[in-house]
Amino acid sequence: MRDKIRNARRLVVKVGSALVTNNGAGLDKAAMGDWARQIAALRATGKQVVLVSSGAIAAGMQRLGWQKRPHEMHKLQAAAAVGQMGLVEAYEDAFSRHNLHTAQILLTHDDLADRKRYLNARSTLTTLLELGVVPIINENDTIVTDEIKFGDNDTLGALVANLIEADALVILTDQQGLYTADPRCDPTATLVSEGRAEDRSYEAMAGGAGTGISRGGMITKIRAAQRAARSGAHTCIASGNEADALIRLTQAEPLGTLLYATSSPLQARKQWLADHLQLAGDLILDEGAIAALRSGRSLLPVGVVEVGGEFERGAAVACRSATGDEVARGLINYSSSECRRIARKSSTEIEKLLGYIDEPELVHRDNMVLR
Ligand SMILES: Nc1ncnc2c1ncn2[C@@H]1O[C@H](COP(=O)(O)OP(=O)(O)O)[C@@H](O)[C@H]1O
Ligand SMILES: N[C@@H](CCC(=O)OP(=O)(O)O)C(=O)O
Repeated sequence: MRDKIRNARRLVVKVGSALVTNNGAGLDKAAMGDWARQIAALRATGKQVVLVSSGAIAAGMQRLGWQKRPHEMHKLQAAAAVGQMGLVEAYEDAFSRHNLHTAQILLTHDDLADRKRYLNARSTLTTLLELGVVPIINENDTIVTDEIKFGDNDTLGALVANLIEADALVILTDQQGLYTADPRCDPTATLVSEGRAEDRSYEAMAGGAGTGISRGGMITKIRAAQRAARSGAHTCIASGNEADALIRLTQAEPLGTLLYATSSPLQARKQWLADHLQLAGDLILDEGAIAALRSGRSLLPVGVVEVGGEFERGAAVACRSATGDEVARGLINYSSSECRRIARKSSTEIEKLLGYIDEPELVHRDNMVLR
């Protein structure tokens, strides 16, 4: 089972507030430097890693000399703004020692709920990964309000795993993994080694946050594993204090708790596409394009003869034959007006016609299901 983590090519690593700030005592730069070293080692073996790091509010509180986490939203937001500076500065310094560039990405729930912004966030993140950069993500605490915030970074980590179709989500925390009960309250609790992410019985074992600094606790980690599994990502919950935890996990060592997904990322995605799409438009294809799709290729603009409906980038569209039969459906990379301008044209002309190019395909095969 642990091969699942060894074989993961793209990983999201989440580190929680308690770890990053040494239980609120200020940024633990030694620990941050150690994760950076391990992530650099992973990169050197060809793995792509996105880091989701908490700690802005805790670091800001420390910089401002506050002992207790305030309740007022504006104070929390102010602390996050102060602390995020220190957080990314420390990571930049740590990764630069391994000749790695970092990029700060602050996300809100809105960014991932809106299809267009979701796709844009996805292409930026995958571009950064291809450039060898380590993206460092946190919630945009400074601008979110109560109703729209993720609230804990476990959920954010899972959403990022869904967003970039990661193979694994590694949640580093201050416990060895999931125990049969909160080990702070029940000393007889034992570590769960592995199980199906979808197994609902784990929810009953998990309690709330361990410290005043953290938000989520174990329950948000279990729900994050369920959510990550929906896009086929396996989740590992392990201790960030364990020496070389990241390296050892990717060598298939049975550290912490593995909550594995039961379908592959592509199967999961295609299932979602098949079940959940509300079609926003139609593309009429020529015979050549229909044959290309049926042999498993992406749809290029050259094979589209007509565009029906009004839609935005990221919308779901049906690909049809001239007689109206649905051949496939998928998520489109250009809006309807852009599609009309590039239909029947070669992909090499997209940039000239639109003034920019997002992708050479209209619908990528990974975002398409045949009917
Ligand atoms: N069944 C459980 N197994 C392990 N830890 C649990 C469990 N239930 C609750 N917890 C608590 O969850 C805490 C980890 O979550 P949290 O405090 O939110 O940390 P983080 O900042 O890493 O997200 C642990 O310190 C522990 O007290
Ligand atoms: N975005 C917040 C993190 C929220 C939080 O505490 O999350 P977690 O450590 O996962 O319980 C921050 O940077 O302070």
